[in-house]
Amino acid sequence: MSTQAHFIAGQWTAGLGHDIQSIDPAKKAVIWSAKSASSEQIDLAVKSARQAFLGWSDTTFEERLSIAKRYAQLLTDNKPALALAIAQETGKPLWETATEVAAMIGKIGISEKAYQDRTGTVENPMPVGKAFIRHKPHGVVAVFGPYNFPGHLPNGHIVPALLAGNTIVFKPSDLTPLVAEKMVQLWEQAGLPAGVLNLVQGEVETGKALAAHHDIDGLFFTGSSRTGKLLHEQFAGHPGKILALEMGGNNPLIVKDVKDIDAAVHDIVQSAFVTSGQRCTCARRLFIKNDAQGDALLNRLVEVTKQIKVGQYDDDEQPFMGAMISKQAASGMAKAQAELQQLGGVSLVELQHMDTESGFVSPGIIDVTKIIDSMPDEEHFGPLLKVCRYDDFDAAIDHANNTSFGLSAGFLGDSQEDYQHFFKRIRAGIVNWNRPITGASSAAPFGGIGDSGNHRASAYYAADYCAFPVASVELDKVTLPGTLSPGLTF
Ligand SMILES: NC(=O)C1=CN([C@@H]2O[C@H](COP(=O)(O)OP(=O)(O)OC[C@H]3O[C@@H](n4cnc5c(N)ncnc54)[C@H](O)[C@@H]3O)[C@@H](O)[C@H]2O)C=CC1
Ligand SMILES: O=C(O)CCC(=O)N[C@@H](CCC(=O)O)C(=O)O
Repeated sequence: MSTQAHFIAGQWTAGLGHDIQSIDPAKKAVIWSAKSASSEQIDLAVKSARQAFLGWSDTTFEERLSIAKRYAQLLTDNKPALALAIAQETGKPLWETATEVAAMIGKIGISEKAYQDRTGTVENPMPVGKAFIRHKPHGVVAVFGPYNFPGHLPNGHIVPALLAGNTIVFKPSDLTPLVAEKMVQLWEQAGLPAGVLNLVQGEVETGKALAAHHDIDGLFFTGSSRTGKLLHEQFAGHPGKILALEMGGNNPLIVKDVKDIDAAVHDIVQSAFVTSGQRCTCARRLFIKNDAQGDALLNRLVEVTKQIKVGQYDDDEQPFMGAMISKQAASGMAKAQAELQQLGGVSLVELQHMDTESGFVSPGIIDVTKIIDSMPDEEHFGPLLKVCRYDDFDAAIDHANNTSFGLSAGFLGDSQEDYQHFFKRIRAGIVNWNRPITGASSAAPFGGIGDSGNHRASAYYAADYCAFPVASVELDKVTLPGTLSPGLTF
């Protein structure tokens, strides 16, 4: 249990807002409770970040990096405890939360390289003097995190933002305050100066108050398109503030002419059901050719899906899927399935809310071929895969593109020509061939088009939105030019 839930100006402090708590969706137990930050505390957090900014941005990159490296070492030392906290708060199995912590550790080295590569200093000789390209931090930035990767995804904004010299006010998802608290404790132990990273906990109103604060220079957001769009509207008229939006998707996967059906089914399952379907990159719509091979593939997919093990995060024999984030999220998926059935979708494997007081759901597959033109273009953030049978490859690609989102997309098929055609036509920020569409690398840019993002890709390209470029022409003493402009006499 936590009462000192907020970290402001280097001090852990109790909230002055209302009661908030975090519930383990698998064991149905309250694992964290506190009071949210009041608007005065949010203001104090921004002020403390502002006060710390000059000192922090004056440090050298190497000084900032050495703190980040100590943090990476502390993540390594605390890996089992942090992996357990993520599992308790999200329901994700321990095998998966261990990979989340590993991704957090890997982020430091990758962000170091990305900082140098994308925002380092470039020096060019000129006939007189030298030209430089350098980068400066924005100032005070707010970081908003989602619940599905409560460590890795906010970490993916925080690490590059700190390395670039920004100071931060971090507002995690209200569903995962415990993980946020543990992360910030590790930064504190790593020796981050007071005020450089502040933590304010709370629900939507905390987010709204922080986003609306006049003295933030930017906001780095990972979460739903609905919230991202609200933030985008809120930032309208503030061209000077940097807004990076990493949002959801309605991601398509097309299968055509594969020899190894099991391998294709594996990539589909990994794309649709990992993390109980709670990844922004998860496949939501699967297009399968309307032929005998397509029938065989779909039958096998149904068979394998029915055998997917769903279970407790700490089961000795680890499940593939744990609980969803909350019982509300789980019942929301059952409701989404019922709505699709109502529209004419036919369940091939029915998603079940296994215990209505918990977040446990089994994976579902629904045939939406008959309603493909009329079903809503929505991200159903859970393990429900919509299948559409197609006769014509180009028509399948058109359907795949028929979404306002554009995050990830994949093609499973043995023909390189087909893949090249797919690649040319498909509109998404992540396009894979014969690989799952989840599990994107931190060493590549990560972002989407349309309602999936605002062209400020994260991961390797996060360095770009953490600093602004400064172009300089420099000469070490004032010198009269050799050739004067016409009409000037000296
Ligand atoms: N593109 C990407 O990199 C990723 C996107 N996501 C997306 O995130 C979503 C799931 O995460 P959630 O936590 O449900 O997202 P969410 O949008 O509900 O919440 C994200 C953050 O915004 C805050 N927030 C919510 N409403 C707000 C408002 N009106 N004003 C200010 N702040 C507000 C929340 O408290 C939280 O900290 C999915 O849509 C998923 O696709 C998740 C992971 C990666
Ligand atoms: O942000 C990074 O470092 C790389 C992107 C990443 O880790 N993507 C993961 C999780 C994204 C999500 O929450 O849905 C993935 O593609 O599986």
